[in-house]
Amino acid sequence: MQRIVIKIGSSSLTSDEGGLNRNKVHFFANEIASLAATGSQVLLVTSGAVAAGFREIGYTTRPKLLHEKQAAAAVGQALLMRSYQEAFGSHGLGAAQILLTRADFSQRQRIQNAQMTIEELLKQQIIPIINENDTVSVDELKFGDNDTLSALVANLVKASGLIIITDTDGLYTADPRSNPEAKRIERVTQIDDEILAGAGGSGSSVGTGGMRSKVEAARIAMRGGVPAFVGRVLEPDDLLHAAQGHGRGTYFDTQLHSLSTKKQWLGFHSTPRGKVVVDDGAEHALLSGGKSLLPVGVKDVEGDFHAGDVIEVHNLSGQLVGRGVVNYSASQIRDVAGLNTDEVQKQIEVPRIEVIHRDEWISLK
Ligand SMILES: Nc1ncnc2c1ncn2[C@@H]1O[C@H](COP(=O)(O)OP(=O)(O)O)[C@@H](O)[C@H]1O
Ligand SMILES: N[C@@H](CCC(=O)OP(=O)(O)O)C(=O)O
Repeated sequence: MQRIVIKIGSSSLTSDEGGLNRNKVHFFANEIASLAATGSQVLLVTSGAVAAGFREIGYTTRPKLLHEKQAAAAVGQALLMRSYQEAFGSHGLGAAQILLTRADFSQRQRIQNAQMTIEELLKQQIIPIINENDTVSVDELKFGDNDTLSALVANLVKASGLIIITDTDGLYTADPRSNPEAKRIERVTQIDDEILAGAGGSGSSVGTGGMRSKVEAARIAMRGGVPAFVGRVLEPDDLLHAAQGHGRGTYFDTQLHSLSTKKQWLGFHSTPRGKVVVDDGAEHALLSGGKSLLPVGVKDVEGDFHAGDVIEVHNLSGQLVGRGVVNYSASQIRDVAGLNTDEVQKQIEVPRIEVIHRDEWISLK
């Protein structure tokens, strides 16, 4: 059975002047009901609370200050849910509200509870409708846009696909609103610097992340073994077509398998306490050889971390290679960086010779 996470952005549900477009909510509910009727389990990540609520409060444009956005979201989230429940109800489908924060993902018990709730809702054929819990999110820790949230949810529930619905028919080589020469990209197998450089900010005054955050989200999903689609759902059956592989947008393929909860935590929710820089050989061993990181490949150490902390690994060009749980303190690595295993063992005593063991490692390049 397919399990699909669908993300709908503010610009698809509301207008620049704010307020929820109920016709659009009904349209998406129809599309999702058709997809559910094919036997797919569907989870919905929806934005639109701030955009739906700000006019009700009396703000003339989308607020910029955090507490104003939070107030607008508190009003708008209720309107959003009422509209979805009514729309899904007309298809005989239940809908449930789940509000999450970034901090929830980093605490194992909280996210396990969310996961169990979602599983039970799906078992009962109720559509989980997920948004960021804007009331309690602090600025530095906000997902901000829901693209990232949708990718993290897709990884969490080990979805078979992530569909990010937006107001353009996919990723272009540059922002199509400002660059008429921009070409649409049908399929992406690897997100490189060129693709990221062309993906710009939001084109509307209600959307937040723009194409850049969608590409970043696709990267998180791909890393978690979930293929993604970014594109338009405007006409009836567009969503079905997107799920079937011939939608109006860009597909992001992945060959990777789904990630264990431990590796998801390590890669996307842990807080790195420092970093080491490694040479080309060590980078290759970590990325392609499925090997552990040994002291001999370490060129530099930054920060003051302890054994058991999570650290980042960078290459000689300064790019992030991945993250892992370190078996040495920062000062121990400084003492043995560049030494081979025999020399290390003569110099210090550590329970494990690997700086980072492959079981405690995730590649992020
Ligand atoms: N390379 C690109 N390809 C396509 N769209 C792009 C690109 N760069 C920037 N954009 C802009 O990103 C917008 C979609 O993001 P956003 O406004 O945040 O929508 P949403 O509310 O659906 O999240 C598009 O309307 C487009 O103007
Ligand atoms: N949690 C916020 C999401 C913010 C937002 O606008 O996101 P998006 O439209 O996905 O770029 C809301 O519901 O308004």
